[in-house]
Amino acid sequence: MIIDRLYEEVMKKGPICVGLDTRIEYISDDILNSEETIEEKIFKFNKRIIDETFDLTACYKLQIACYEAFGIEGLKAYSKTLKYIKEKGNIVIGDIKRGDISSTAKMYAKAHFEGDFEVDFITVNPYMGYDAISPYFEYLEKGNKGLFVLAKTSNESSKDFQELEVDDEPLYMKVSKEIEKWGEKYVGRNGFSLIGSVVGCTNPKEIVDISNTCKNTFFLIPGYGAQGGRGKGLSALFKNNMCGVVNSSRGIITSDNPREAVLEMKEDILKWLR
Ligand SMILES: O=c1ccn([C@@H]2O[C@H](COP(=O)(O)O)[C@@H](O)[C@H]2O)c(=O)[nH]1
Repeated sequence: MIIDRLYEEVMKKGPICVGLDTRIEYISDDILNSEETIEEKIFKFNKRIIDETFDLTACYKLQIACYEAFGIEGLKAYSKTLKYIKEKGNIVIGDIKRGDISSTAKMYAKAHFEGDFEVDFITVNPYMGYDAISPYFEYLEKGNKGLFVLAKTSNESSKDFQELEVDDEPLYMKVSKEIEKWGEKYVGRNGFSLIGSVVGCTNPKEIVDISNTCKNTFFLIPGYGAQGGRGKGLSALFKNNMCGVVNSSRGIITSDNPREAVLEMKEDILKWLR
């Protein structure tokens, strides 16, 4: 199952996900001032980062908004980058955060689990409930696709709704338990399900609470670096099992030396576990 591959990549290389949230202002002058198309410029920027980091990272995550912002050319660069990551043998997450009625969800599933934008995992938003998430499940049956469902996000305002008490527990815990239940059918050989959850690195206490309750859930953990999350906050989570992968986008791709930035991030996370 793809979740086993992801877990095994984490065990082998460390729990690092490089976020390719490419923006025009990050692209160096030598690429930017060339005669090439925007598609080529974005792709070249991404390729440089992938070439420098593919042996150190468990997976890549592409934030689709960064590519949609460039229109058709941006989406071509998105597609080309996905293919290149696959050629290098790495796992890729499409951070698309979709959530809509079932007939539309079926189309989102087709768009991102097949064809030009095919990825290994996508992120989805559970706000519309079970029938907005279940259309993705047919793609999980073969074991080679997975979902990360938003549970407790990294942003400051995540408390506005996600921390509301519902039936004597915070909403994020209720949602996390549902995610665990949805995933029961899809647990792989390492004990983790193809349906994981997104919990921000900026919520170190909450992520431990969720993980203590949801033993089969694997976590996508954004919020490291630019948003203030650090390795120390993850020590309690990772001390028993490497049950997640930590994303940093700006912290790595805006660095003069992305490879060094990945190595520093890995050291900052792993040093608390020794
Ligand atoms: O709770 C969430 C869910 C998703 N994200 C996404 O992760 C990256 C973070 O980028 P940084 O530059 O490392 O801050 C970005 O794509 C977000 O859309 C998140 O930050 N928090």
